[in-house]
Amino acid sequence: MTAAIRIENLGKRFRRYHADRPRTLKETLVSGWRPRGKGEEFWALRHVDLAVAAGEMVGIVGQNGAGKSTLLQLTGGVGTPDEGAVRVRGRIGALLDLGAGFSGDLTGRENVFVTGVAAGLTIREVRRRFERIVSFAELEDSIDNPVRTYSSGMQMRLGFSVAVHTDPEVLLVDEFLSVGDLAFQTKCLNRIREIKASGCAILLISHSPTQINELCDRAIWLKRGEVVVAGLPEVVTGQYEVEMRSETRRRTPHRPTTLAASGLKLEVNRNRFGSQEVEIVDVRLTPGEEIGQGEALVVAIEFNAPKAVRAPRFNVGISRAEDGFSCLDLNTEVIGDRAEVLGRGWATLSIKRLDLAAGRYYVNVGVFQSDWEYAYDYHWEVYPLRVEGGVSSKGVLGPPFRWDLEAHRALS
Ligand SMILES: Nc1ncnc2c1ncn2[C@@H]1O[C@H](COP(=O)(O)OP(=O)(O)OP(=O)(O)O)[C@@H](O)[C@H]1O
Repeated sequence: MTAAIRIENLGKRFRRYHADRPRTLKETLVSGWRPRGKGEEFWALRHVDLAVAAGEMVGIVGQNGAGKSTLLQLTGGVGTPDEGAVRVRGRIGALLDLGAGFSGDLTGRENVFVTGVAAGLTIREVRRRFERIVSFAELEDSIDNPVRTYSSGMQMRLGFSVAVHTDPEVLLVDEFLSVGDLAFQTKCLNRIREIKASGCAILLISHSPTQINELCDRAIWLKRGEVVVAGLPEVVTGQYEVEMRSETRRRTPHRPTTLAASGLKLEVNRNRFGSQEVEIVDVRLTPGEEIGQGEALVVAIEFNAPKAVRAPRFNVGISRAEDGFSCLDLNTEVIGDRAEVLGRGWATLSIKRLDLAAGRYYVNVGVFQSDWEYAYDYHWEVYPLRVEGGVSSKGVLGPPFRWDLEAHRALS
């Protein structure tokens, strides 16, 4: 295999500073205030080996601080390794800090030229692609305004568009799903697929296992700077999720069994998991626990956050009661949920029509830290749902349907 990216025994060290502050009055009297020391060195990345071929996409998962961005930066030539080496063949497109390189006083048009040329295109090449770049970013109306008048979303869209129109042979992508709304994200996804199909080698950091499984050929899991699992995306993300669940379990405070407002029993570490920094206090299904096939369903989650929590992510899943099969999985990531919550509130999911096969299900609800690292509160198989009507089916779906049968000769 001729690798477009070859990473060998890569290591990067940083210095970590501690707040050397005594915690108690006694400690203060005994030790006095110590000055901030030189800090201790640690390996943010170590012993990383990875080769990515042209046309291949490799996903990177790992908790905050695991070294994912450091790996992408070193691959993009930002910073120097303390151990090992990175070799990259071809032009690099980086979707790291989108829009960060723009100059606020220049117009969008001027910035497109500056960043296009910086990415290795000639002026003529930028000119030829200009229309495509602007229309992809959906900024036709504001391209001649100074970039400082753009919202951060507009800057990110322009940054993404320039990067994906420079014919990169190697693309480094950090959590691009924070760009724009759902329609724009779908467009980004499709563009990334096209670039891959044209032979570009891609490294993708994502907190979404689904995205990694759908897009990538392989994945690696970074933990404290080292690769702990590498292989098929489903295997890597599966193991990562198991660990995330056990992290949630570890953080779940011991509490006596409580009753949800609807009267259902909630037992910690059996059907309820999470740190409870945001607590789900009630879940209401409308029209109710029983609905007809193809009817609308509204899931209203009442929550309480005693202290302010930034950008929690709400999730609603529907699983089949007999085998736990996941039939639906939706979360607020798609609405760019960046708000802070404090006190009581509601998160409401309205499903226009639920075309599930008739049968018994559970509605599973959760609220998670914004990077999915652990649950604040997750209620699993607590809220039953029965879908009535329709013909019985072994499948999951129960859409409206009609059969037409044509034959030359009907059986008599
Ligand atoms: N310039 C720096 N100086 C000191 N420490 C750093 C520097 N850059 C990163 N680190 C530290 O290196 C470790 C790895 O950071 P990195 O940003 O690569 O992690 P990450 O997996 O991308 O995390 P996240 O998901 O939060 O972006 C962290 O402990 C981080 O604090």
